[in-house]
Amino acid sequence: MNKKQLFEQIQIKKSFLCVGLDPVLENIPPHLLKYENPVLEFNKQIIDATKDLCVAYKPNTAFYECMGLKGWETLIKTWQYMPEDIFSIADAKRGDIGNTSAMYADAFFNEAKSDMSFDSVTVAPYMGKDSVSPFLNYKDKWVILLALTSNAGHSDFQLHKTPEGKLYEEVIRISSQWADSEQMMYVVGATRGLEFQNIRRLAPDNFLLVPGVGAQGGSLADVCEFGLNKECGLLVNSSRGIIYASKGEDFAERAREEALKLQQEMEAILLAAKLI
Ligand SMILES: O=C(O)c1cc(=O)[nH]c(=O)n1[C@@H]1O[C@H](COP(=O)(O)O)[C@@H](O)[C@H]1O
Repeated sequence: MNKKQLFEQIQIKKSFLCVGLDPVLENIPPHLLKYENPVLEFNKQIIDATKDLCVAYKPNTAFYECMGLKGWETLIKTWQYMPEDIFSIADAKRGDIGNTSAMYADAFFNEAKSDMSFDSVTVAPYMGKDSVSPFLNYKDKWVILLALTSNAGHSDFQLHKTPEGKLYEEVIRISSQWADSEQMMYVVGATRGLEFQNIRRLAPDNFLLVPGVGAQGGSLADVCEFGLNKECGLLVNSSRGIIYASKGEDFAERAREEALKLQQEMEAILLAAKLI
């Protein structure tokens, strides 16, 4: 999916919500345990309940990799179940020397080899341009580069002062020479509200993937105050806040209710900004 199509979906659905599919077997409602693959059934019911309210799904691959062979199969089948008009994010946080990154890119983008073709993959910038470039060789596929993360440890490196500014600012400045806003997004945590003004100065046109609302306590209003741009420019993710709204038989309905609350807030924000 390209940038124009992504913005069109945002306008059609009046939403820039990304639902995070981070299932943990211990948290799956007990009534699903009778299925051959309870995690896949859980994901399918969450997708069915939320697909008209969100524009993206983001499975974090850790939640699948930890289940071995079965987990990888579940990830593939979850990707296959996602509607075509929804932006898919493999949250894998990859990046390595060039020839290895090329294999990672195949793993998430090359359906002929790996049975998956996500729209995008999250990538760590630490190893530099040749570790990121292999992901950019695929047309209409996106790199979502870690810039300013939502966790407490973000300050260990990302805020370090360099002669040119903070390290995360350098990440954005330098990497924006590797690809334009048609292929490069940045991860910025919802818990970093005050920094959004600064980030928009460095990356006015890029979409930002913003995790951290819901369970991590980030505020949608704070993110949007400076984060919105003329094509919305935001994909705001919530995982646990939606998928674990209930652990009972009503989990899908309750997930829908939580997604709807965020969608309605987003609709009001898009209207106020005259983007719909
Ligand atoms: O890249 C990410 O998605 C990510 C970056 C970041 O800075 N913070 C962050 O929470 N995430 C991911 O976003 C999701 C957040 O999940 P919840 O806190 O349950 O909504 C998890 O899959 C995290 O791994």
